[in-house]
Amino acid sequence: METDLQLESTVWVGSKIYRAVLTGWQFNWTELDKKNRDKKTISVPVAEVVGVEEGRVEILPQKLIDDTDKVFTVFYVKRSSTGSSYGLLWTLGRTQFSVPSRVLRDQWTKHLRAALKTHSPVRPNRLLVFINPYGGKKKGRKIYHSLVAPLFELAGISCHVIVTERANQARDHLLKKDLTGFDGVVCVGGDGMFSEILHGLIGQTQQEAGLCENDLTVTLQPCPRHIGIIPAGSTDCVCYATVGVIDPVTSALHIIIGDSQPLDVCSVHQASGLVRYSVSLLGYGFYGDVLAESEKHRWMGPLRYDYSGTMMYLSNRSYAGIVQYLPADPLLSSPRDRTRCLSGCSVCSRSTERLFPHSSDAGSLYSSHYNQFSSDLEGEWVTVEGRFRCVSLTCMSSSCPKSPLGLSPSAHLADGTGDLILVWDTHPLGFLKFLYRHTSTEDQFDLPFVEVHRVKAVRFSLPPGKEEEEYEEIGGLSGGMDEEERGYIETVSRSGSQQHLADRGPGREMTNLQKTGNPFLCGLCCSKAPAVSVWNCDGEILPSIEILSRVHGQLVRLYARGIEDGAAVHCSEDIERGCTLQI
Ligand SMILES: Nc1ncnc2c1ncn2[C@@H]1O[C@H](COP(=O)(O)OP(=O)(O)OP(=O)(O)O)[C@@H](O)[C@H]1O
Ligand SMILES: CCCCCCCCCCCCC/C=C/[C@@H](O)[C@H](CO)NC(C)=O
Ligand SMILES: [Ca+2]
Repeated sequence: METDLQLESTVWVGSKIYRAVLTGWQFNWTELDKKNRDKKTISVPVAEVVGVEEGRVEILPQKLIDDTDKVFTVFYVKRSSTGSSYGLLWTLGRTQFSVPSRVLRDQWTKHLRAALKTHSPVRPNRLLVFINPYGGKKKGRKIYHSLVAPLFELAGISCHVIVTERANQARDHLLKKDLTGFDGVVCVGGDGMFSEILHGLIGQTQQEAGLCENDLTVTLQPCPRHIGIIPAGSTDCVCYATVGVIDPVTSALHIIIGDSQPLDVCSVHQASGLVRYSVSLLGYGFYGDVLAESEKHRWMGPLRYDYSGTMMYLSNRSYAGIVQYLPADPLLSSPRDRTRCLSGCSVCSRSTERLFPHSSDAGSLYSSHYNQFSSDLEGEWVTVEGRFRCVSLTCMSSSCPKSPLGLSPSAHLADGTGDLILVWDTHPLGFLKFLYRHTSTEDQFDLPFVEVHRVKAVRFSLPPGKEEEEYEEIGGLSGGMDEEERGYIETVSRSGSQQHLADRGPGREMTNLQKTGNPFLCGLCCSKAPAVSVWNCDGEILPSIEILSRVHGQLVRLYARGIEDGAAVHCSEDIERGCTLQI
């Protein structure tokens, strides 16, 4: 039977007989018993078909084609559980169908390809790919060429690949080069590499729109190009929090089928203008100290965070500060409501309507949202002052393998708000309890010294008499910054300096860091704790301590769909149970 986008026929998979049906948006095949009765059905949404090829075709580990003229091969997304409660692994499913004639084979391939064009979301045709060869365990190139490139080729996506030779090359490329013709930008690397792409694309979009990123009050223009993340870094927090697993094949499949996940972004400003953007963690105190310490141990690879975390915990620091925040509407959601932002999240969908009221389709919102002065910074600011173990702001849950539910388990990816977590100074065991709860399902906010607030903006300043210029700047620590930026942020010390005695050996040249007398040189052996910490902004150290940050709702879009609820979606193991399945 054949209509425009519909087709039905008998097919064979191996020696078993099936009835295959294409109904436009769904492709399924049902095993038949000897009496032609239905046994079990396998069903694949057309939107999740990756490619259709004539003959018996294999893609991984390498492409093999046996052009049998009565066979066609369908590749599609297949899900399996990871064993953890959230996130599903996607693999490439492949089924070879035999039919009685070449004519029928050609009908199937033609109809499936036509259905793909009609019933699939917008898939990328051309991608710009940046590979950081030094990220994480330095496997970025291998991951891309062996696992990802064959899938892109199967899906007919053409790629321009750039293996970076220096930090910030990807960001600079995006800011300077014409991106016409590219549907999206893919980064193969970690959170630092993602951050480069984020800065490049946001900056490029504002340049084109004629908007000033330094102006805190401007409503920034959402980026029209999607970002794809192939995880190959140390933490891969953005990938984990938006896909639910760290797996290059899963991420490549989300890119291929053109999934779209909007993401909130915080802009961070100092008096003179924009400092950086953040999506996962803007953290002062413990997380700033851990990052600063870890930069000294880059040679340890991803383990440097564990080592530095232990060192900074043992050094038992707290910092004075004034935190001001602008609460988000408490009627919309709460960071303590024990919900999770999952794929198809209703809080985020309602936020799209609120954030872009003139657009029925978030994909075509770009012109309506242009160059408007924002009301986001209006409202009643709340002020708190005291000593904190850490002050953290995150636009999303920031879940990662170390903390599977994240810094703020009920935060939303795209609701236009961030969660501000204040951990007041407390005894070491209390703080350990707080940290430990990040690794379990116990509520880390249910502690007397912890507060969490859903916010639209946050300001941080030092108490009077401890103004920022009295303290050292941390220029030498900023791993990802180039010479120009370093020159900009290094300032001359006006206060007395503290130096790590052990690092002053004869014949050892003093580093930039040592010359500045940075307090982080002194981890444990010096008795006086530093008076100020630094800000960890998605893995980069900020040059300023006094900052103002605001959340820009849904400023970028990723090739992702949020975390799929493992309990709600059938996995491929269920096939054996003989029921109708969506794979
Ligand atoms: N070719 C290169 N040489 C040196 N640094 C690079 C290069 N390409 C990118 N970078 C920088 O490397 C930094 C870390 O990269 P990436 O995020 O991929 O790996 P990572 O191991 O997860 O690091 P981190 O955990 O610090 O983010 C990024 O900030 C990026 O700017
Ligand atoms: C006693 C056990 C202590 C375990 C403490 C676990 C706490 C883990 C919380 C991790 C949150 C990570 C948030 C993401 C930050 C990224 O932006 C950044 C860049 O990759 N990563 C880091 C480590 O700064
Ligand atoms: Ca958010």
